[in-house]
This record gives sequence, C-alpha cells and structure tokens, in this order.
Amino acid sequence: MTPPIQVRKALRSFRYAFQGIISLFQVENNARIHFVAAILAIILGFFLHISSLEWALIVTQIALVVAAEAFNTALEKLADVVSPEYHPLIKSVKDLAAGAVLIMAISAVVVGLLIFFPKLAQYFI
Ligand SMILES: Nc1ncnc2c1ncn2[C@@H]1O[C@H](COP(=O)(O)OP(=O)(O)OP(=O)(O)O)[C@@H](O)[C@H]1O
Repeated sequence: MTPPIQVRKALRSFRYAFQGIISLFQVENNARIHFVAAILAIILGFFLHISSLEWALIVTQIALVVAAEAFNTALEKLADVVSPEYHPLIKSVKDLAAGAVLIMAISAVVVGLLIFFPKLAQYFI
C-alpha cells in the first residue's frame, strides 16, 4: 500500500526544484540582474529598518519576479525544443512570457520606491 505521504519522493522533488533554481541563476543573465537587485533591496531593508509588513511586501515582490523569470525561462526552453525555427506563435509565446516578467519587475520597482524612497529622503533631504 502506498503511504499517504511519500517523504523520499517529496525530498527528490525538492532536489529537482533546487537544481532548477540554481540553473536559472547560472544560465540566465536577467535572473542574475534580478538576484543582484534583490540583494540590494535586502541590504537596504536592514539598513533602513523597514517594518514586518514592508519586509513581507519586499519578499513577495522578489519571489514573484524570480518565479516569473523561472516560468519565462522554462517556456523559452520548451519553445526552443518544439520550434527552433522561426514561428509567429512562438514569437507570441516568448513575448508574452517576457512581458509577464516585465510587469512583475515594474511592480517590484514601484513597491521598492514606495517603501525605500521616503526613508532615504529623510537621510538626504
Ligand atoms: N523560434 C522563434 N520564433 C519566433 N520568434 C522567436 C523565436 N525565438 C525567439 N524569438 C523572438 O526573439 C525574442 C528573444 O528570444 P530568445 O529566446 O532569444 O529570448 P531572450 O529573452 O533573448 O532569452 P535568452 O537570452 O535567455 O535566450 C522573443 O521574445 C521572440 O520575439
């Protein structure tokens, strides 16, 4: 009988998921840019003593951008296997996926500005 929770299988799935995350940052230039931006936001968060709610927003924004980048990369790779030659629908698929990342990145920049700008202004103005 199959046990209700298969721990070994769950651990194996985690390992594959981590391999995916590591390969994202190893291979994708945009993912590395987002990674650096995330580190800067975290350093700024500590430096400016942001609240728990502000941390929750920053962490959520970082996760959304990285997750969108991972989906975009997965779609790009799949598209490259399915149709290495030019196809108008593949163009649409890749542009839409890239657009989703851009929407998330703009949202992250806006949230970052809303949280950090007033605090930074106190230092400099
Ligand atoms: N097979 C294809 N058919 C049609 N258009 C494509 C195809 N491959 C790429 N494109 C177009 O070129 C753009 C860039 O595609 P590409 O796969 O090079 O992505 P990228 O954003 O440069 O990512 P990466 O550098 O990680 O490969 C796509 O958004 C799409 O408009």
